[in-house]
Amino acid sequence: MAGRKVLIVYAHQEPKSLNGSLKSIAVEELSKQGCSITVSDLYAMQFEPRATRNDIVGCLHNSEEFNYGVETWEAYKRGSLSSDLVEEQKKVQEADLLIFQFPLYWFSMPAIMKGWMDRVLVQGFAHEFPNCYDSGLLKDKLALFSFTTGGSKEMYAKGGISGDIRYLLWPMQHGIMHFCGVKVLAPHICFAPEYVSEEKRKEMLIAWAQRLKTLWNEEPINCSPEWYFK
Ligand SMILES: Cc1cc2nc3c(=O)[nH]c(=O)nc-3n(C[C@H](O)[C@H](O)[C@H](O)COP(=O)(O)OP(=O)(O)OC[C@H]3O[C@@H](n4cnc5c(N)ncnc54)[C@H](O)[C@@H]3O)c2cc1C
Ligand SMILES: [Zn+2]
Repeated sequence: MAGRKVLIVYAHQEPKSLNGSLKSIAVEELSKQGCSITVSDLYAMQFEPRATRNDIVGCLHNSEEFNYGVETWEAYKRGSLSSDLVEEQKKVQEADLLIFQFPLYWFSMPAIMKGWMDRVLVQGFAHEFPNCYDSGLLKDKLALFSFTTGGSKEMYAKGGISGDIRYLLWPMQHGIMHFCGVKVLAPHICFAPEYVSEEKRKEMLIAWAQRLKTLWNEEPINCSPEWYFK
């Protein structure tokens, strides 16, 4: 929808990958709609995934015993988080929709993207007890997990060897996004792009472009245990 702001957090090393193509399609399609798009290309940015003392500029709140959660919370309040974090938080703050684009790594997101979650979604900025889940601090935003797999759709079916793909989404969609108050749109999953024909891959890309055309009409999922485990 024209005027909406979208942040794409993208984790793939290779622009020619299917993830690269999916990211480009999102940029193209959403731009056509008049949205403004920002891409955080994590590998290209050499995004630091480690949660360390370097994330706090200057003095620590307690220099006797380091506590990352407390120190980043305090640093957020006094405006002394490191500049790369402040930059990402600004992008999140401005966005109406966050799209996470990545290949599935060990039933989860690649470490560089997990590091983005660990470092950017600081207490005080994204959540602050009791402001979590439906009252999380990012509650006016939407998120969409768009990812590719090595395993096939059959493997990720409920009775399949890998189990229902929704089980893997519980930590990412519920544990991270919902915790921060973000409403979650249905995930977009391209199964096993390496093992299907060129034609099938083209179809996957067309399906993504098609979905994006009516994305703003979509209702968020009911992000509760039933959606994942029933
Ligand atoms: C450390 C690690 C852990 C992993 N863990 C898991 C796991 O737990 N579960 C699991 O299921 N998988 C796992 N995988 C596999 C991984 O998820 C897949 O390899 C990945 O999702 C494939 O996506 P890609 O974008 O890298 O594919 P690519 O190999 O980049 O893309 C597939 C093909 O699409 C082609 N392509 C790109 N753009 C287009 C286009 N526009 N039109 C047509 N074709 C195009 C590419 O050229 C390529 O030939 C893991 C992989 C690694 C490295
Ligand atoms: Zn939830």
